[in-house]
Amino acid sequence: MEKRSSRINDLLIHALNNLSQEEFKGFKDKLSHSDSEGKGNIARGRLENADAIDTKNLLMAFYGGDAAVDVTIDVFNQLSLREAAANLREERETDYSVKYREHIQNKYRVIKDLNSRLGENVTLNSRYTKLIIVKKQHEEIMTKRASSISLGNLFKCDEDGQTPQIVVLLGAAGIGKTMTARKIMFDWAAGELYKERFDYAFYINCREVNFGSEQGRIADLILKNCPNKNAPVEEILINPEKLLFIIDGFDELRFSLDQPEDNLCSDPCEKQPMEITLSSLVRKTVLLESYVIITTRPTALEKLRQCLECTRYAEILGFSAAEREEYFHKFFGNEEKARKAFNFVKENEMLFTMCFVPIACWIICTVLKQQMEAGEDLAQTSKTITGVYMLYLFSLLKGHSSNSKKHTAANLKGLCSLAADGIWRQKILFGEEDIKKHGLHISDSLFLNENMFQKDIDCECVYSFIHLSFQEFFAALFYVLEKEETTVEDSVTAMNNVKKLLENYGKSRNYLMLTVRFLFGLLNEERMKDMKKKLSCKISPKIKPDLLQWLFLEPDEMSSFKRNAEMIYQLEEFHCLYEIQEESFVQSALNRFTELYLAEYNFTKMDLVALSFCLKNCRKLETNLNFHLHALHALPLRHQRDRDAHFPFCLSVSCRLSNCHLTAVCGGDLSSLLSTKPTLMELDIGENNLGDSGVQLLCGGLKHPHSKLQKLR
Ligand SMILES: Nc1ncnc2c1ncn2[C@@H]1O[C@H](COP(=O)(O)OP(=O)(O)OP(=O)(O)O)[C@@H](O)[C@H]1O
Repeated sequence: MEKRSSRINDLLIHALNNLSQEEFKGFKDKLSHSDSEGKGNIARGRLENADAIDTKNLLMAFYGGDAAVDVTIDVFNQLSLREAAANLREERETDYSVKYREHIQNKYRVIKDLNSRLGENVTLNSRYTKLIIVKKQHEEIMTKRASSISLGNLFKCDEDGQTPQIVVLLGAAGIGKTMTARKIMFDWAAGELYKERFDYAFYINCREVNFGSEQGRIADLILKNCPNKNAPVEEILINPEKLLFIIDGFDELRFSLDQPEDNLCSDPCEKQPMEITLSSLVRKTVLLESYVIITTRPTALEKLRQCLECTRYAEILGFSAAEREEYFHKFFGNEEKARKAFNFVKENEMLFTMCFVPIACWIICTVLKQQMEAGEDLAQTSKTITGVYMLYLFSLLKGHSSNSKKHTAANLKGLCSLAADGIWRQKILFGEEDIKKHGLHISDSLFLNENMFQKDIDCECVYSFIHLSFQEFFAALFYVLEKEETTVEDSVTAMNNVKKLLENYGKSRNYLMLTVRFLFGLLNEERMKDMKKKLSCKISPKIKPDLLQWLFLEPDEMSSFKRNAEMIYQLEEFHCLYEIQEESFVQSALNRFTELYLAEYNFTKMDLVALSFCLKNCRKLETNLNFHLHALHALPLRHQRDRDAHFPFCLSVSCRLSNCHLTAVCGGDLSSLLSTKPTLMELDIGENNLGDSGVQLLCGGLKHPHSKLQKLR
């Protein structure tokens, strides 16, 4: 504040000193007569002998900071001192951007840990860890091998000199899209990112848009970011090419941006239904020269692509191994504890892999920290994402042991029914009414965050799950928890049917993805036992046949998605099967596969782990001739860990590994593959750089008595 008031002092002095003697005299005279702010005027006698400094002091004392500048501009205009008025306005405007930056820095400086209590905050920079982000060309989003890109280069022009105006930032659930959006806001405000490029950056949260007023202007979206409603919006809008809008969580939007062309608006100050306002911004009928970043989960990408033109896509892939370690150090803030936790996780391949997703990393660190504090053994681990969420659930509930198991179970059921109700209706924010309807008490719901929203002039208190993925977890739990005769959820029967849930997932493949994945995970025998033992909640496996039946539906029967989308879908199915970790179930589900086409695609490590697990259980593939895997193209086969994950694919008779970046060290792996996979008849390793030593190693395998290879290319 002090900084600001001293800045205003300087501005006024500068403006008054620039007047000629005559002009200054006229200014004081006019000032003593004008009633600019409806506050009356400064007494003539006080102004008569005042010099520039005295006059400035009188202005500041009488009108106060910002208003003093307004009055001065007004008086300049009345005296036709247009240049002086324009200069002062311009200087003040620059000043506003300074004020705005300060405000944004304060707003984004701290983050709340998902389970933090009141006042427990960490600073963004002390926790933020670099994420791997890769650039993708518009037409080949899923197919081309991508190169990494920094946040600073998101708008850098491409090889043919084109600068993208819209950048879509894709990423799976919990991979760090919101965190990245906040980091961009903070770094921009701190002058460390896009300093010359953007004068203003605005953050638009789709979750809040869903909840907010139904009608609004672009100007309102801007004002929502500003410290108060007096922001000079018109001036801000003068240079649209200097504006950046970050639209966070497109996948959460309840409406479509695919509005008819004719309905779109061109005036940022025109009030329209929110879907029109946002569509107009994204489709560039308004503020044509402005820049936009849109974050979304990949599941909503098709929907987004339908309404975007000429855009750059970048995907957040999570933490590299080194960054995972860095995260642990940042999280624990204690060298020894961080090292202990990290070493433990590194020993467990699955946990370590899972930590590439920041939210999983956060959950694992949180659970380990609690275990360490309680002096417990760190051996309690899990290798599926559902398992990790359950660990977190248990660890949070353990801290609340004062509540009886019965109370906890009842609370959990309420939470699950609230979550499912929300998922069903694509609702993320809940009012107190909703909470009560599901038999919950706000005071003892550990998994809900309280959000304050300004709705018109009233403040409204609403609740959301600590992260969307937790809502998805609890929604899945809703479908598998054994129900008693008279529980609250019986009143919300419309959503009770798991077949309907799966049917809807088939249709949209969108917002239900993680819920369905958790559904499979919860049906794992171990998980069911844990739920019973730790929370006295019984999970019923009776929906298993429904899940199996659903898996047998071909994607084509469900909707007409393009090839890439089909593959994502199939991959998703493998993730579901990985979660359940039950061999007999997985084998029955995969019985239908005799051939698998996995086009060039950037698989994540988790994709590979899931694929590998499923292919091991794919009986028919082993005896059939048609398995060609084109997918390894995109995989860097550089680390032992990666190679272990890849080679179980080669169960089939024919395996194609051409152009897979295989190097000399891979020769050894290929050799052991040949000696351990007697089914392998054909191997294509063309367009790789195995070198002499790699080929020598390979020859060792070819000579092995178990090798039945007949064709090598
Ligand atoms: N770069 C990062 N550094 C440190 N922690 C991170 C980072 N990114 C994400 N996290 C952690 O992971 C959590 C989830 O991240 P975030 O909310 O950004 O995910 P998201 O991609 O927006 O997920 P969703 O699609 O489900 O909304 C954060 O609350 C934070 O704890």
